[in-house]
Amino acid sequence: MNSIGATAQPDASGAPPKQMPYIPNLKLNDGNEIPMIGYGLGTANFKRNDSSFDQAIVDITVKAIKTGYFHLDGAEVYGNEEELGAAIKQAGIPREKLYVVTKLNPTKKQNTQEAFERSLKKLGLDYVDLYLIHAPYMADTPDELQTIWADLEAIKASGRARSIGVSNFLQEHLETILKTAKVTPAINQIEFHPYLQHSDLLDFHRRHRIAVSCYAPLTPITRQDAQGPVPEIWRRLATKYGVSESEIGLRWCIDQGLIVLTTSSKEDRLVKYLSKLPLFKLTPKEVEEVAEAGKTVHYRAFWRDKFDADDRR
Ligand SMILES: NC(=O)C1=CN([C@@H]2O[C@H](COP(=O)(O)OP(=O)(O)OC[C@H]3O[C@@H](n4cnc5c(N)ncnc54)[C@H](OP(=O)(O)O)[C@@H]3O)[C@@H](O)[C@H]2O)C=CC1
Ligand SMILES: O=CCc1c[nH]c2ccccc12
Repeated sequence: MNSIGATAQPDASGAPPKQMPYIPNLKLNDGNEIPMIGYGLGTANFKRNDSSFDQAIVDITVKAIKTGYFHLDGAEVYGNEEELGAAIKQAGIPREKLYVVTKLNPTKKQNTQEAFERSLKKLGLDYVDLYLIHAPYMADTPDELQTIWADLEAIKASGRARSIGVSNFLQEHLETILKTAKVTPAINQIEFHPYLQHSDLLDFHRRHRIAVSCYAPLTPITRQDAQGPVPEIWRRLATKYGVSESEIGLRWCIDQGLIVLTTSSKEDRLVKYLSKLPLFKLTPKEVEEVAEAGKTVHYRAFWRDKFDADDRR
């Protein structure tokens, strides 16, 4: 698979123009590669209790793919796998150039193999690049979580998911599945931004060579109630590098070796991310400055009902 496209649209084969700068893919612990920036279908474009096909989701996703977002982050619970599948077909980029992610629905008990088959069918694909357990809370006991992980291992062994991983796992959940795992998760997809840095969890990931995919990376500027010192630093760095604050926020994840997921309703923003992000890099001192300032505030945007207000894990 090619690295993510940069300052121009990909050519007809889906390959980014060779002379353009790009963000290299990240190599996972199973040898597969993942584009370090992904386009999420879970926030702006998920469907609430509405089963009718939504062409608007297809249209914006086709635009994102044609802009060069080849890493597409979906999930069964977002209710838009059919739209994602239609967008993949319509965009006309060869399947092997894309990196398609979906996740096991955390809100209902179901047979994992059957749920996975349904996802593949809705997506119109014969394999996904990454299949995730959406959240550990779907299991009532450690045994149950280990069983679900074994189901994912069987799916990987069948070749229908090239990589398998988890999402929203804390260290205790990872330790639970690692006790019986034959395959270490390739990725843990977690909320990650300056106001939620998860104390020791990143170290644990490094020790086990589990890559981190960051969702809600722009929280300091997208959430009214996430007040703190970070936007001012992002603004200063944005001026220094001639980019937007959002681009500083995304780069802050990438410059720590982390994959980053974002979305936008604005085509212009999506285009700029791909053209600007490969052109600059934060210094280690700047990464540290944002991290230190971020640690003075604690804010969680998702899955709040699972945590006490001051729980920073
Ligand atoms: N595994 C899980 O449990 C979860 C996974 N995810 C995944 O991660 C993806 C990304 O998460 P998301 O929270 O959307 O990511 P971001 O933190 O990147 O937020 C994206 C939003 O930021 C807005 N934005 C960008 N720049 C600015 C700015 N300067 N000022 C104000 N708003 C701005 C965009 O709005 P605009 O449209 O105006 O550009 C867009 O709606 C999801 O789509 C989903 O796929 C998300 C949550 C949970
Ligand atoms: O994955 C993101 C958070 C989330 C959890 N459940 C739902 C349902 C619909 C959209 C997003 C989410």
